[in-house]
Amino acid sequence: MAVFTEVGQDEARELAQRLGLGELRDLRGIQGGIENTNYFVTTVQDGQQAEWVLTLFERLTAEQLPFYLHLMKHLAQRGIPVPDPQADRDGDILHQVRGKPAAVVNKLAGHSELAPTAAHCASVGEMLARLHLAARDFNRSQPNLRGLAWWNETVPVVLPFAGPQQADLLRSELAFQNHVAESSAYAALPRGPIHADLFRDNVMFQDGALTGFFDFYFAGVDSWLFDIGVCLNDWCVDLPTGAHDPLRCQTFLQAYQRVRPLAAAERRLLPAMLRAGALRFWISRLWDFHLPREASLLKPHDPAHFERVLRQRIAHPVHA
Ligand SMILES: Nc1ncnc2c1ncn2[C@@H]1O[C@H](COP(=O)(O)OP(=O)(O)OP(=O)(O)O)[C@@H](O)[C@H]1O
Ligand SMILES: N[C@@H](CCO)C(=O)O
Repeated sequence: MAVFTEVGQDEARELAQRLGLGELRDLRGIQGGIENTNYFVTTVQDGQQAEWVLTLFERLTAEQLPFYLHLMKHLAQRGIPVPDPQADRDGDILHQVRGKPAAVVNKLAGHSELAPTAAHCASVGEMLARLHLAARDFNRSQPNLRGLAWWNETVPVVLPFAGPQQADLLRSELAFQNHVAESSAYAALPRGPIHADLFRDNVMFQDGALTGFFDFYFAGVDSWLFDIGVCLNDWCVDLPTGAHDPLRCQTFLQAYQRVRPLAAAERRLLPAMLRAGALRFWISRLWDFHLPREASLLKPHDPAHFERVLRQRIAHPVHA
């Protein structure tokens, strides 16, 4: 389970008071997730119960975190449904718990939709476009830390664990992505803060309506098209085979484009960015699988899934 660091009732009570959230009623470790320690926290203030999520950041540093937390605050202030980091009396939204950087955000209502229909994909597409536009005037910048530079650094680390066919594909796809990144079409892609990990398990729905995007801890400045590619590869595929689902994909793209039509360079590079999205998660899953963190009891995600998605994207390019 994803509680790497135990938090006691007393520490949670003190934090809730410091943030003006009221009296602690309940503290429960959350099983899901593979990156951070997460707890659901219930507080009561003036007879009103409220639900929060306490996150202790296990890998991210106090230097990297302000970008994510302030981005969430920026989006929340612009009406994008995302968790809003809670400030203490000094206005700080990055806290410390058990010696780790920590944040408290409001708990989103609903549940993840793990078998999405075209209607769910349309809601995500529309909200993603609204998020991209709302983040345009965000005044902080941090690169996508799981972008091309990280792929170049990490492929050599995972290659010794790959079979010969996997190693060939990792090398050739990395070369292809480095080549794409030097093209004029790539330079023309509109960019800004992106979520970069907007999978089915990072979106909440209630009664069919989207209630929020969360888990912004892989966000960074990168092309909007890469964000679209990451989403399409998860929301609009047949999971067992990794095959593209045309109906869900077209519905997603139409909904996105009702808010922000794609530029010519984006149409041109959609097939390449779908491949980029698949490569990124294949590498990170190989890395998590073969180089797991000590004492973690969690089950890593299956790397072979994104190898299949990548092979599908190469064999059957998807056009907008
Ligand atoms: N703001 C929130 N509102 C409601 N539920 C949340 C919220 N944040 C986290 N959760 C719950 O906690 C679980 C784990 O959170 P999350 O996915 O952020 O884990 P993680 O380890 O940080 O990241 P990853 O998804 O990268 O493994 C989610 O699946 C969700 O059920
Ligand atoms: N979405 C990632 C997990 C890290 O957030 C994956 O499925 O590999």
